[in-house]
Amino acid sequence: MTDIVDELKWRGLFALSTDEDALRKALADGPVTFYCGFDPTAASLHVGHLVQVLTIRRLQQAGHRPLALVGGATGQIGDPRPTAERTLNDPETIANWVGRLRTQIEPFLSFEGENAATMVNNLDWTAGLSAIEFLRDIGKHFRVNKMLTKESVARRLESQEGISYTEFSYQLLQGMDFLELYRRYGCTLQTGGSDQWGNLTAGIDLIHRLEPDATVHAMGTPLMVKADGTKFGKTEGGAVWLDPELTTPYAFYQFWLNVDDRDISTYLRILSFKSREELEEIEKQTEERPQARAAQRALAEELTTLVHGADQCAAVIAASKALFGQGDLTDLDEATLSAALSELPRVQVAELGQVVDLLAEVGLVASKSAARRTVKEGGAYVNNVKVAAEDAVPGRDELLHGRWLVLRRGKKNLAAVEVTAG
Ligand SMILES: N[C@@H](Cc1ccc(O)cc1)C(=O)O
Repeated sequence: MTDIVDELKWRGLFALSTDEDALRKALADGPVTFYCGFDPTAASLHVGHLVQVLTIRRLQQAGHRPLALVGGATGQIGDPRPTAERTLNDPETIANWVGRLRTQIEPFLSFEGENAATMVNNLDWTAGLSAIEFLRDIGKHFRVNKMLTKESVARRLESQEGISYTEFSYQLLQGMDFLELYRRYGCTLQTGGSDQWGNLTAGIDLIHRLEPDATVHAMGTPLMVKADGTKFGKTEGGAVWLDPELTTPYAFYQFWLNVDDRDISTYLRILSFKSREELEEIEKQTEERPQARAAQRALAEELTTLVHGADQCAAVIAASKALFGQGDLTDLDEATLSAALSELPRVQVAELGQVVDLLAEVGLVASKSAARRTVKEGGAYVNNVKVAAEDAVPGRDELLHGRWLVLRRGKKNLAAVEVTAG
């Protein structure tokens, strides 16, 4: 079997670590209990969290034992961002989000067998801690001079508003988590994004001071970057969430399908569970026929299945094929169709009028005369059927599930019409 460190390196997942040889040896010698933490800053995880969640899964599959931490305590403090202070959410909201994140993370891990995963919450060891105890037992081991050098803290010190004492204290809490998990579970490795490096080493330093015999490690995964320089994980509609109520499986699938050709092999290596041979084969196909977007399709399919299940993935693939004219729109069940259409520009009308009016109204063309031109050139479609006449009016019998029409201009531009009356 390949060495897990080599595997992580090949995938580009091993961006930073404490002593690499020591970590490699620990992982090769036997099950390592490791942890990764997630703060409840929203009701759901988003695609940016997948790197962490899937790295934990990967390490578990390699035989190691995960502790997945949801930060009921740290979520109430807020890890300082380089840009600005966070607004505090109330404790009940945070408690609710803790529950949601837990249920989101659990399906990625196995809770059976020798290296069963354990879910933990740092509120368990901080809720009963007094401020005096915290400052004496933990605070005493931190040097402010060093804390100030942490990247996000340093950036905030340069800003007009500075940083609150609350957020400045965050690294103590995360440091204490690692110590606590070392003591409770024998946890000797923490993984996290490279932006977490300061927090990861805060824990290492604290453990070294209080548990001089301990050998502990930290590993940082790369940040997901985009070739065009924009932020990963955002679309015009905002963040891409894992919760299907917040981002439909259809939109989730489309997000991966639309990954830039320049980024796709990097993302595949980081996120896919396919073997090196399989990925190299996909990379080869992509080089030969980039327009087929085999790599994007493979990643979209794998991640949609992993996050939303195989049935949802199949429905979403059917919907996107059908919308783009390679399948039958009338075959789609109502839920799948309406989820797919909710991602498109759309108008509601009480009565069906001329196609040219609908095309203009929904914004697929700039004007009614442009709409006529499109029809004349044979570039307008209603439910994948080419519109033949400039004065065509769709019939009620054409409505999908009694209320929808899918309009298309050319190959790619889609919109939906919803007929409300009747
Ligand atoms: N600080 C981490 C979350 C975290 C919280 C507590 C920990 O012990 C570890 C990690 C983040 O913002 O992503």
